[in-house]
Amino acid sequence: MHIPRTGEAGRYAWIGMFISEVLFGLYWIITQSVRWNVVYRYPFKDTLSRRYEDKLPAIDIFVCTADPILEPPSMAINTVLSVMAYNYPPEKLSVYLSDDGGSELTFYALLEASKFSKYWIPFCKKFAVEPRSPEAYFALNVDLNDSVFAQEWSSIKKLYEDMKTRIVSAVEKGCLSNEIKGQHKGFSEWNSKVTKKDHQSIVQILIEGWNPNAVDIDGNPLPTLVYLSREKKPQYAHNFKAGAMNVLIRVSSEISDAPIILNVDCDMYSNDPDAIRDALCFLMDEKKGQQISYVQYPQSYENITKNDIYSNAGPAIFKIELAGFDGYDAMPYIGTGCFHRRESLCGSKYFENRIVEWNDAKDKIKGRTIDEVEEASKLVANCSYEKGTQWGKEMGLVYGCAVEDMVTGLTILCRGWKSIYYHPTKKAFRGVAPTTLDQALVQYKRWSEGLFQIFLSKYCPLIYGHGKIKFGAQIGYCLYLLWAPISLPALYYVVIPALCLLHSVPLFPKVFGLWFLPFAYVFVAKSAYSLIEDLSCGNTLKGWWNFQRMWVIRRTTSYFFAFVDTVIRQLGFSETGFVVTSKVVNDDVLKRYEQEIIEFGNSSIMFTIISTLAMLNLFSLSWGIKKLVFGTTFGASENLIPQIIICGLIAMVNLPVYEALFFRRDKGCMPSPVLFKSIVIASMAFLMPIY
Ligand SMILES: O=c1ccn([C@@H]2O[C@H](COP(=O)(O)OP(=O)(O)O[C@H]3O[C@H](CO)[C@@H](O)[C@H](O)[C@H]3O)[C@@H](O)[C@H]2O)c(=O)[nH]1
Ligand SMILES: [Mn+2]
Repeated sequence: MHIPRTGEAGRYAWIGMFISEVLFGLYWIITQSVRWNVVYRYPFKDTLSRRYEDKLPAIDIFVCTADPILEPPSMAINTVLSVMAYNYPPEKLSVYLSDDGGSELTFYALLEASKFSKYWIPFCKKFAVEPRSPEAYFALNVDLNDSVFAQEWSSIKKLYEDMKTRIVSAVEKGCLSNEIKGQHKGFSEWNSKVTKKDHQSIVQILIEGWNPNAVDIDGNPLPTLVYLSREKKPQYAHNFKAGAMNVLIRVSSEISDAPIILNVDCDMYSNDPDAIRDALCFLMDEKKGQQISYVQYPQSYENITKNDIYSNAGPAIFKIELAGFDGYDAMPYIGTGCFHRRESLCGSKYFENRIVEWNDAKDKIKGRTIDEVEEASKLVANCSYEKGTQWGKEMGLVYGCAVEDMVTGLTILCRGWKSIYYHPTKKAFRGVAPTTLDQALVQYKRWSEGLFQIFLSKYCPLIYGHGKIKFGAQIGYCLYLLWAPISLPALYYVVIPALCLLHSVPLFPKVFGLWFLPFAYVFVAKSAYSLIEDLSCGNTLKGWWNFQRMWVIRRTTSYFFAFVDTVIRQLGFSETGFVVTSKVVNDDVLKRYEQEIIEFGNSSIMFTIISTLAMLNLFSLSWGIKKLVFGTTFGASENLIPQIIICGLIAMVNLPVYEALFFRRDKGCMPSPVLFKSIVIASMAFLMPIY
């Protein structure tokens, strides 16, 4: 009713606001779908042991790593050691480390870990040590009153620290001494021609769990341990993590071929030694287990600060939204901490009255020498193996998308399987969250880009999932798949009200009028709801406030760039990439992270956008207040008040940005070129005409 007529200032700005409001409204409906039927589960491990202790299935555990610099081998082996030490019959466990970095340093670290595991596993089991990542465990304060324990503790700690020193110094040097290379035949694979992007398949079985001689210091069997680096050739696309996982599936089927697969990222150590048993409670349930394809645990991070400055933890996502997917039997696969049924991961459809066989791991190995097994494994790890097969399409993880996990989970569900989300109070896995703003934004860009790509592809849940998964789940998926496009109304809301304020063009009804009520109601109710939800999920008030900031920043940078890049890719101009998130930081940066000071520090274009938007809103706010205070008649500027409030809120949320621009002098502050650019661009707003 109030849209300015043709020719009047602000007509198009007003129409744009209206469209943004409608889009936000529709998106809000989507957010409700995953709050409709939230489900929490509770397994009974004792029943599992009572019924199945001697029939427990074999488990293959896949750990992925991609780069010895961004993902230090010392971290990867901590994950490996933690999963080797599960409270589970070791002869039924096989651990595979996939190294997409093709690095002898990683191989060396794993070799060291294989030796250390002979001490570590018995120590963990004897004293029920937790967590079972040595690094995490030795960082704890433990009670050393018991002298037997204290003695073992300090000798193991020394073993661990010596090993770590050897690995870290090898990585620092970047190469290995001849003495080290003499320790294992496997090193001969790394000749001068091997590079990260071009090398043959490397498969080395470091512990043959089926060999009676493979025992720990107490004489108990050890889990099988395999190093794998699939073949890389420049002319073959390697499909990032999805490619690595598919090779892992095939190689493991040559060796242990366990019916259940656990997949973790190299930074996600196991924090609960009973997690396998919990997951099996769901998969082996007599009534409902048959149809369950995978059991997904939440992602938790160990390096989250109190108020979670970059909002990495996402308490509402993990506590509520994903549990809402479980309510539709359609929990997405989120890449790590997930127990899969090999059968469903490999592409088979669910049908009723299937006969589930938990085949025995050792059958496969019988009668073959270790060399034969390694050679057979190398063949299935070659680039050319997948040519003309269904791998990456109907079989294994789906290719061509940076969020291979989401799209793969969806295809599994659409083949008739169900999935489970299990969110225990004791965290089952703990990983590393990005510690700089740049890293955090790059990660969200990869995610939102991949997710939007799914929406535009043939896998769009609204079409592909039709009749195969529940309607609520179809809608629920869109909550994430539409991250990228929802950036547009958000960007609009951050820019246009400020611009119009500068030019005294009102966009909202008068504050004291009736029409203002719905706006005020939505704003207050929405904020209060999200605050209460966040607090009830364990976030702090400041953590929620930080989330509001990240909400604005993500949408105006990561999601927006993801949107632009996806459109460009759809037009065929570029290809999917996967930027690995760094898991290392220098001490200076780490210190600021721990003090919850936002890390800028470089001149990335994302930072220019963040600062420009912050400046623009600051300009508009000051101008608006001036007009309100010194304006001739109060009535004329009264209808600008809502815009002043919006600019005020955006400015408040951006306080740390102003601080980084004007006051900070540390290395993480906003570089002066960014300050300069943002002031210039924001000033141009004064000159922009409003239509
Ligand atoms: O070419 C590659 C690239 C990555 N990875 C591995 O993939 C994992 C995830 O990579 P990371 O850089 O840590 O990305 P995140 O954003 O932290 O990962 C989340 O998002 C990804 C999808 O974007 C999922 O695959 C992950 O499981 C999920 O934890 C790591 O173990 C990497 O080693 C590979 O094995 N090969
Ligand atoms: Mn990660």
